[in-house]
Amino acid sequence: MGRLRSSELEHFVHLGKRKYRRERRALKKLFHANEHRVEPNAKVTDRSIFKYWKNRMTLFSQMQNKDIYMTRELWFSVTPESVAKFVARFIKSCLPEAKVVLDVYCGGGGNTIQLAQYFPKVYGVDNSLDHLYCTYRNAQAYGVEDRVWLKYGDWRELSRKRRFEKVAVDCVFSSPPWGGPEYLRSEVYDLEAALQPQGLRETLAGLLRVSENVVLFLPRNADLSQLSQVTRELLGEQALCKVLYVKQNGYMKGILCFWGARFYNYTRNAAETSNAALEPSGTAGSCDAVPESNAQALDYSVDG
Ligand SMILES: C[S@@+](CC[C@H](N)C(=O)[O-])C[C@H]1O[C@@H](n2cnc3c(N)ncnc32)[C@H](O)[C@@H]1O
Repeated sequence: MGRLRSSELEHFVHLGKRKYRRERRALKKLFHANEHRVEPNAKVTDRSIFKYWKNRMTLFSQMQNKDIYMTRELWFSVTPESVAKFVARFIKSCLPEAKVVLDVYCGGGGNTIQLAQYFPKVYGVDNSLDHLYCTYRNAQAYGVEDRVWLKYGDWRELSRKRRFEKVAVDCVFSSPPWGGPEYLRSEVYDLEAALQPQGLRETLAGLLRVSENVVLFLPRNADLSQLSQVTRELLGEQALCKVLYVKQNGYMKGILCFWGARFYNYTRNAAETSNAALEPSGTAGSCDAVPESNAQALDYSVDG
């Protein structure tokens, strides 16, 4: 049980306003009932999430020591901590002076929390109040809640209304819904037809309006030719997209796609040096460049 304090409500951008009365009431209820708290040692009864629950420590390493909050959907969709840490550190290596990062579709805060370890201000956006609440609670577990600002709403609407375009965002990260565990059913993942809630072109165009530095976390079987084509269409014939294949314990978790000159100009040595400087027990692993037209692919392993 716990009350939503006004200092906490402040971190839910605009929810203090009159027009969000209903949402504020719902949020207060979630805090009061301590909703969605995971009992780490109580075995889950829902068989469909058992495989994710078994690996719960890879999602949030604080699962045993601190209160972590999850919805059923989040068990399938939270970015594993080592991958989230890797991407946050990679962005930090390439954009060391960045101050403000936006996490579109922030879910349960897997990425938001790791970004907040390296950047002073991280905005998270999600259209699920329950997920925003989980992000905030999980950020508290990691002691970074003061750096996290959460905006409730449908990203398509916020993007159409150009809500974040006046904020000086240095980098946008986004892990959009892949459409459930079925994403691996087809050999090649169609980034226009399957990506939710918008296809790649619309997603990328919207994110590029907020910042020239964009990072997308996409399925490992994503169609690279679509990435190449959309990159050219939106940024010109010579534009590049850097793609990192990210493995965790030998298992390919997905691809990280980067747009922005600072990301292309990254060199392995520079990143490893700055990563090492950031945190000695590194997650960075082997890296082999396989340049392709408009999509430069690199292979990365993360431990954990
Ligand atoms: C793959 S999860 C993100 C996981 C997150 N990176 C993490 O590590 O916890 C995708 C999220 O997108 C949110 N979402 C789906 N459609 C949305 C929309 N139209 N606008 C905003 N958020 C949306 C879902 O509620 C879900 O939390």
